[in-house]
Amino acid sequence: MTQLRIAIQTKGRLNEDSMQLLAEAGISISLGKRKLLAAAKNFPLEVLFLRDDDIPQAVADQVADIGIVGENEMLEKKEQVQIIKRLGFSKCRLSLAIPKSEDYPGIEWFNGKKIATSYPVILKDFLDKNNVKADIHVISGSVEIAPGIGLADAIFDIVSSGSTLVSNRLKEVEVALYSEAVLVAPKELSADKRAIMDEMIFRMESVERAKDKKYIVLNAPKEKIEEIKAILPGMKSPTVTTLAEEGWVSMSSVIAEKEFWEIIGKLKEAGAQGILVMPIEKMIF
Ligand SMILES: Nc1ncnc2c1ncn2[C@@H]1O[C@H](COP(=O)(O)OP(=O)(O)OP(=O)(O)O)[C@@H](O)[C@H]1O
Ligand SMILES: O=P(O)(O)OC[C@H]1O[C@H](OP(=O)(O)OP(=O)(O)O)[C@H](O)[C@@H]1O
Ligand SMILES: [Mg+2]
Repeated sequence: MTQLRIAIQTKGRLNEDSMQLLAEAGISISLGKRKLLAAAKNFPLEVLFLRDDDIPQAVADQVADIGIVGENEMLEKKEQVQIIKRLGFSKCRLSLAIPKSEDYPGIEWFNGKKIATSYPVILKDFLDKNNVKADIHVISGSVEIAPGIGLADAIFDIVSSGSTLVSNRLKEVEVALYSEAVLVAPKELSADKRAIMDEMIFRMESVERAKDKKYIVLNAPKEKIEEIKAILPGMKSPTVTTLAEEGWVSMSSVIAEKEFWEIIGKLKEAGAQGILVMPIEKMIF
């Protein structure tokens, strides 16, 4: 039987969220110690654990069929892979930063400067686009200390909260890229493997859709049905059932988390009582 092989980061920032995504899709993987390849028990999927830097090439070379990787790493490697789905975690940006004490007139500041980075390809594209000629110095880690030890004038690296920059007395002056974890696949994937991937994505999206939604149940006087219906947007229209108590109904619907407090206020005003709000695990249309 056909199996789909997905490449996931062995350890690091992407690993936990990637594994959680599979778990939420009901795919359980038995993890042996130092196992580099693990099969799912209840889904035609194999997980290949790799360093994030190696994932774009593994997918392009069909060592893995699909992969989960930071968009920044995907763009840096310039491999023949495409984004199938943006995953919404490991959000960060790739930015240029300079010593805090420097005045910054604009991007021309970087002309003739030495910039330390682990992302030379993305940096070169960005500098070319902005007509800046600088010296790119590639280092594989601890990029932020480069200016402090006299290795470079500036850096180009991942920024999230900005605290690493602050503790190295640097300031962010240009953002070249906003990145997040992405699901990647080669341009061509066989029909049976694509079907497995689509089923996995369908499950992930059912969970994702439910995340910012709540299920709401309430009691209301019969004559208020229309008024309350107008407040509850629902998936299609709210469900209305008759209660044993004469003149009362129970209504249920789905609401967005962000509209929650506003809606609750309006429902109370309209005469709703016994309001229950519950989390939703999955939503399938
Ligand atoms: N501080 C951060 N906040 C959010 N996302 C981040 C942050 N740092 C890195 N990322 C994202 O997570 C990805 C993996 O980061 P991580 O630090 O685990 O990589 P790594 O050290 O290169 O790991 P590996 O050993 O697999 O090569 C990055 O490519 C980036 O997309
Ligand atoms: O803006 P911040 O929230 O400080 O995050 C940015 C830092 O996070 C990453 O490093 P990480 O912490 O993963 O350590 P690493 O150098 O071992 O990858 C990245 O390389 C930056 O140094
Ligand atoms: Mg890496």
